[in-house]
Order: sequence, then structure tokens, then C-alpha cells
Amino acid sequence: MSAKKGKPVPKNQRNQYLQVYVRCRPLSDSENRHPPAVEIHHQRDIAVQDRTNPKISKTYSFDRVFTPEAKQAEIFQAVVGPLISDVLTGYNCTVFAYGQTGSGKTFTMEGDIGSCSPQVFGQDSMAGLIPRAMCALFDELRVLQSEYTVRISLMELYNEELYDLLSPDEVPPKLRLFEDPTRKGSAFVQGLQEVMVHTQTQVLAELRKGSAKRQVAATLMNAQSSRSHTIFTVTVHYKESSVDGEELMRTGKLNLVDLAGSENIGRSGSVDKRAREAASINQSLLTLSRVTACLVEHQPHVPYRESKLTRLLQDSLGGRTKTSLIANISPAHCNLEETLSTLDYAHRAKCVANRPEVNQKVSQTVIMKEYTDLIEDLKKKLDLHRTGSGVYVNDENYKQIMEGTKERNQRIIEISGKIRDVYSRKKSTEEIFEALSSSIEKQRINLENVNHTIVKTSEEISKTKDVLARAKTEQSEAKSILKTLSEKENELRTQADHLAQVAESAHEDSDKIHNRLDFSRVVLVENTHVLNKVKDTSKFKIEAAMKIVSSLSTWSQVLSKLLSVMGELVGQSARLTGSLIVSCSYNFAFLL
Ligand SMILES: Nc1ncnc2c1ncn2[C@@H]1O[C@H](COP(=O)(O)OP(=O)(O)OP(=O)(O)O)[C@@H](O)[C@H]1O
Repeated sequence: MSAKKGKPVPKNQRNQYLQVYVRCRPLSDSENRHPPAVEIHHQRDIAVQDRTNPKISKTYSFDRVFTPEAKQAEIFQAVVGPLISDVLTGYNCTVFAYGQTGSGKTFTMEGDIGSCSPQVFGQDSMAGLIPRAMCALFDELRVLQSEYTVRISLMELYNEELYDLLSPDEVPPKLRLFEDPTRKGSAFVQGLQEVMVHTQTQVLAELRKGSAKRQVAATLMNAQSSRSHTIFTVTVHYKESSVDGEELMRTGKLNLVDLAGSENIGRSGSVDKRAREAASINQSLLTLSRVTACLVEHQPHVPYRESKLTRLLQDSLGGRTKTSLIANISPAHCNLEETLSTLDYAHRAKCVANRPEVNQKVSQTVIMKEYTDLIEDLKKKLDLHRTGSGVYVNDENYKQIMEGTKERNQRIIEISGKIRDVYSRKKSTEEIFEALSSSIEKQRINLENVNHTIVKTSEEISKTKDVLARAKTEQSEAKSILKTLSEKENELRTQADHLAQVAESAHEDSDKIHNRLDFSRVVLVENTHVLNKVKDTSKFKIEAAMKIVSSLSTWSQVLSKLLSVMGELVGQSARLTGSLIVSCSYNFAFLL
């Protein structure tokens, strides 16, 4: 997206567009952590980019764009330097400083006037456009070697009220603005102090005085300096001789305007909702924006009369003044919205055309007549004072005084109404305050009770915590016992399984033993049977032997017969014994 636009060709060739400059201040210490959101190219182009959103990116071109490194002297040489000779040629010139709060408007216009000494005032590296302009003007006038007068004034415009910052009064008086009947479309400020100055030292003293007054006014009004406009004006008159020898007075004027912070004024010139709610609408800045838009769009009606700033400086916007605008911006990302808004306004202002004209020279005779009339007026006043018969007031002043009185009376009525309003609001506020106080007392008691309950609950919680800690310890002990028991149970189960196996095998063994015992019993019965048989056989044999013995005649026969029978018996019993031993040993081995 690009905001570059060609300027419309002016119908009148004498038209001169507003010179528009941009000054980008350096990043402040707090902003220095992030890369800047602006880039400046070839001293004319400026690109603004939102690094978090590449869609928000714009490029603009201006008559000159100053980088953050630009020195105060450089700005002066480019912007105001050429206007000094214009002023001395008889032009009226105006330079506006526009931009959000903290963008460097006052730094550009005034610089640091607090610390510099009068000798270097104007050359000091921190000196802004006002001191430098005054210094250059005196230098030029010295070269001209002509009779001259230089007068300066300093006004503050806050909340649509004008204050004279160079007035000798301790509290800056309010000033009134009137239409100038001698010059259509211009206004004059009644009672404004225009201080005659001859040297830089005087200028510095007046500026310091003005700055102190501004603070007094700000404190009294509870105002913020960023919401007020300051208008410094220097008017130069110097004598010239015409070709026919007549002495003429040439007049030139330079206005250096430090505008209020432009935040809250949207790009379309509408007011931010929050600003409206906070009642901080800056009528003059808003009207400035509207006037610019109307001039750019060549609207038939331009609303100059809607604010004091545009009434005062009507001639600088679409009039006969040479006008420049410095758009002050911050390079920081956090100010991106305001920077875009400032550059949009400045870009629009490039299309405002003026028709600069040299102020008419006034002949010495005309001035002499004006002074003679004035002296006459003063004489009459003095006479009336002396005789004590009243105060002389000319017609115009009388009309103004009457208008003023009417306005003041109206104001007194309004203020009385407001005071009544304030009293009634005060009363209802007091009632609300009392109700609130008693409710607060109740709440305080409730709070105490709650605190007490909290203390008690805390104690109980702490006790419960102890119990819980103990229970946890016991639980962990029980867990460890359970673990041991479970291990033991497993061990016992293994042992029981083993014992069951042993019992099983014992049972099997016992079965075997029983079987063997049964078998042995059978064998024993058999053996008993065999033995009984042997016994019977032996008894039979022995009885047979006894019969044989009794039939034998000799002892030797008997003996030999006995021995043979005995031998048979022994052999028989040896066989039996052998079969018994085999059967027993078999049983024994089986048992084992
Ligand atoms: N070009 C610059 N170089 C160094 N410091 C600067 C520059 N511009 C501004 N500053 C510093 O930035 C701060 C804000 O500047 P300044 O007060 O001039 O802003 P402002 O636009 O006039 O604000 P306000 O609208 O509140 O009056 C000041 O401390 C000033 O010294």
C-alpha cells in the first residue's frame, strides 16, 4: 500500500503549497530494545512497517525527512533559515510542529532554553527553532543597517482559552479574540503583550519568563502541557526609503506554533471515543484537521471559526502566509498507530495551497496619523482622570466594554447555576459518603469475623495435617509389614508344597511297605508252613529212627544209623534255612 499522491495543479500560479517536513526523533532508552518501525530513504521518503503484521506498511514522500541523527542546526537551516529573509521582505510566515505527545515538538521549537547562556543562545547545540530564528533575525537586521523594531509575543491556547505568557501579571490573564475589521478573515487578540526586544539576552529572559508562566497556568488550571498549543510570534518593522524619498515601514511576521499532542484525533479527523468520554477533546486540533481536509478537497465552506487556533491562524491555512509544517514522529513500534496517523495528516497537508503576499508597506505619514490619533485619545483620557469627571472611552471601546459586561453577566448567571448544582451534588455526595462509610464499617466487622474464622480454620487444617502425616507414616509401616507377611506366606506356601510332596511320597512309600508287609506275611505263612512241614517230617524221621534204633543190636549200628539220619536232617534243615534266608533278605531289600 502506498500513500504517494501527486499534488493537484493549482489554478492560480501564485499558489504555494505548504512545505511539509518530517522529523523522526531517536528511540528513547525504554524503546531501544526493539528495532525501529520506520526507515528513511534519500532524505525524502519514509517507510513505516509493522514487523508483526506485514500488511500494515506504508510509504510517504515529503519535502524533506530528517533522520533521528539530524541536528537542531540542520532543521533550522532547512526549515526556518529561508523564512528569515522572507520575513524581512515583508511576508508573514508560519511553522507548525505537529505530532503525538513526546514526539519532539517542543524539542524542535524551543530546544533546551533552561541551561544555555545568553551569549550562545541561538548557537547552542540544543537550541531549537525559536532561539535560532531570533539570533538569525538580529544578525540580518544588523546587516540591513536600518531602523527597526522587533516585538515578540507568546500565547498559550488551552481548552479554547487564550493566555498571555509574557504579561507582567503574575497569573497569565485570559485574552479575547476579535475579528479584525481592517482585514477580512483575520483576528486580533485584545490586550496581548508584544514585548519590544533588542538583544538575544532579552529574548531569552522573556522566553524563560513565559515558560515559568506556562507552569503557573498549568498548575492553576490542572492542565497538561501536552494538551495546550503555544504560539510564539515575532513581528518586525523596519524603515525603507521609496524611490521618491518617502519613508515607508515594512512589516514581516513569523509564527512558530507548538501544537498540542495529536493523539486521540483519528486519521479522518474524528475524535477518539475515549478522549470524548474523558472530555479531553482538543477543539482546536480537531478543527485544524477539518480545515486542512476542507482546503484539500476545495470545499466551499472552511470551518475556521470553529476554533480559536484556526481563527488566529486562518491566514496560514489557505491564506496569504508562507506556511510550513514539521510532523514530529517517534520511530518506536509501540507508537506505530500514532506515527501513521501523523504521517497521514502531514501527507494531506501537502495539498493545502496558500497565496503568499507581501504585507503592504505603510508610509511614515500614515503611521504618524495613527500615532497622533492615539496620542489624542490618551490625552482625553488623561484630562478626564485629572478633572475626576469620569473616564473617557471611545465608541469602539465602549461597545466592547458593554459586550464584555453582557457576556460577564451571562457568565455570572451560568456560574451561579453551576455553584447551586455543585452544592446539591455535594450534598448528595455527602449522603452517599455516609452510607458508604456505614457499609464499609459493616464490611470491616464482617472482615474481622472472616479473619477470625480463617485463623481457626488454619489451626484445624494444621492439626489435620499432623494427623494425616501420622496416618501416612502408619500406613507406610503397615504396608511394609504386609509386604513381609506376604513374603513369609509365599515362603510357607513353598514349604507346604514341598511337605505335601514329601507326604505324597511318604504315602506312596507307606503303600509300598504295606504291600511288602502283606507279601512278607504271606511269605511268613508259607515259611511257617514249610517249618511245620519240616517239623512234621523231622518228627516222623526221628520216630522212624527211634524205631530203627530199638531194632538195632549193637551200639555201633545204632550210632551209624543215627548219624545218617542226623546227616539227612542237617541237610534238609540247611536247605530250608537257605530258602528262608533268601526269602527274608528279599523282603528286607524290598522294605528298604
Ligand atoms: N531529536 C531529538 N533528539 C533528542 N531528544 C529528543 C529529540 N526529540 C525529542 N527528544 C526528547 O524526547 C522527549 C519528548 O520531547 P518533547 O517534550 O519535545 O515532545 P513533545 O512532542 O513536545 O511532547 P508534548 O506534546 O507532551 O509537549 C524530551 O525528553 C526530548 O528531549
